[in-house]
Amino acid sequence: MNIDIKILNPIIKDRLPAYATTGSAGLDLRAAIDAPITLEPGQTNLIPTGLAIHLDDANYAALILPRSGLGHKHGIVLGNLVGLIDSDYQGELMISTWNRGQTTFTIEPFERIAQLVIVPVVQATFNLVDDFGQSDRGEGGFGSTGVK
Ligand SMILES: O=c1ccn([C@H]2C[C@H](O)[C@@H](COP(=O)(O)OP(=O)(O)OP(=O)(O)O)O2)c(=O)[nH]1
Ligand SMILES: [Mg+2]
Repeated sequence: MNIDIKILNPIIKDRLPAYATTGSAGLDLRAAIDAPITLEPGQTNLIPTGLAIHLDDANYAALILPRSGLGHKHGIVLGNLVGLIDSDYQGELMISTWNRGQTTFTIEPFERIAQLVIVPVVQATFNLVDDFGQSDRGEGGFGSTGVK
């Protein structure tokens, strides 16, 4: 899939998102900042990527996800847990960076702080009914099938 991308901040022009390996699902997103940003424990900061994409097809979306190394080792995850990029969004890709850990973390300029995954989307319509056809599960949920 070929996606239109715009460079909004020239400092990022030589570091466009790229797949780290041939099998990667995520494109690493870098912090388009010109000085380090310190995140105290519990603090959230909206970090710009300097980039905009236009998916331009309602059958696709992009998800911003944490990087496992940063999230697991340093507690650096996303303030919105997952970022959803609509196919008609043309603004800057922003990363809500949350230090959920116990120690101060410094984001360096151009650091890869999150990853972007392009996913297929189904836009649903609704068929209003009074009753559903019976299913195996019915209304059971939230542990109804047990743990063992
Ligand atoms: O981590 C994120 C999440 C969202 N967005 C952008 C792209 C997305 O298409 C737009 C709106 O996001 P969302 O629909 O999740 O936010 P909202 O709070 O519902 O805002 P809106 O009323 O603009 O839809 O913001 C980002 O840049 N980064
Ligand atoms: Mg929305």
